[in-house]
Amino acid sequence: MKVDIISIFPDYFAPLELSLIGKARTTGTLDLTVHDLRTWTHDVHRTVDDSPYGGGPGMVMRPEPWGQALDAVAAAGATLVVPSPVGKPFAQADAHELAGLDHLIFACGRYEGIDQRVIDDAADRMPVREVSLGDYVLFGGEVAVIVILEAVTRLLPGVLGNADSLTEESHAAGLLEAPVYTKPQSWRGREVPEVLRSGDHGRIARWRREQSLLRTAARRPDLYASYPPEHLDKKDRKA
Ligand SMILES: COC(=O)c1ccnc(N)c1
Repeated sequence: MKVDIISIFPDYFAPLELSLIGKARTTGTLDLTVHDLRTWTHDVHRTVDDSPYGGGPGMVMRPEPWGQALDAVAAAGATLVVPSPVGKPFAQADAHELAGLDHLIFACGRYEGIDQRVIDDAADRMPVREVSLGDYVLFGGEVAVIVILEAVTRLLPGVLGNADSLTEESHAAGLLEAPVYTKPQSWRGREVPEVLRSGDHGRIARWRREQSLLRTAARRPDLYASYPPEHLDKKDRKA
């Protein structure tokens, strides 16, 4: 997968040299390039923002640098992803969709946002996805890009050592995963549930599923309500 990130703070992405994303870049699974938006400014102050038409607080990112940056970076088959508070809520299903694409371009907005014409102009040439991580506002899109890139990259073939991790984890099947335990068996007077030490894999699987359903019903009734009823055993159904 080819990924281009355009930002006025390219150094924000130093963490993407680390851990499994760093390894994915080394192995060539992820071809990541970070671009400084100011590359496409031509004034002595390398200006990227200006005051908003219609008045109001703060500054808006100018269209010209963005237009030239996207002209330079976009290729056929690219999808533009713009993290934004006004975007569509990002969920695991979106991570899977993005993981299936060949080329992602991330535009990191700052200030009060990017001039709307940049989005509209790009949408004439490529798919554009404005994506929100939740109902809150950040200083800029950079940290959201790191979050989205983690969620996407870990789904790419070969990135996670054990692909089985992807099937049992939270949200993989629309539920929260069961609690996990490791050694020691007893810790500060707290024991690992006996079932997990039983060696009875069928019983362990049933226990984990029950815990997953209980946890989902308690913490995410929205997910539980939309969980396909045919996947629930009779005893799992709410009264
Ligand atoms: C500037 O970007 C944001 O503030 C942002 C991006 C993605 N999700 C959000 N909830 C906010």
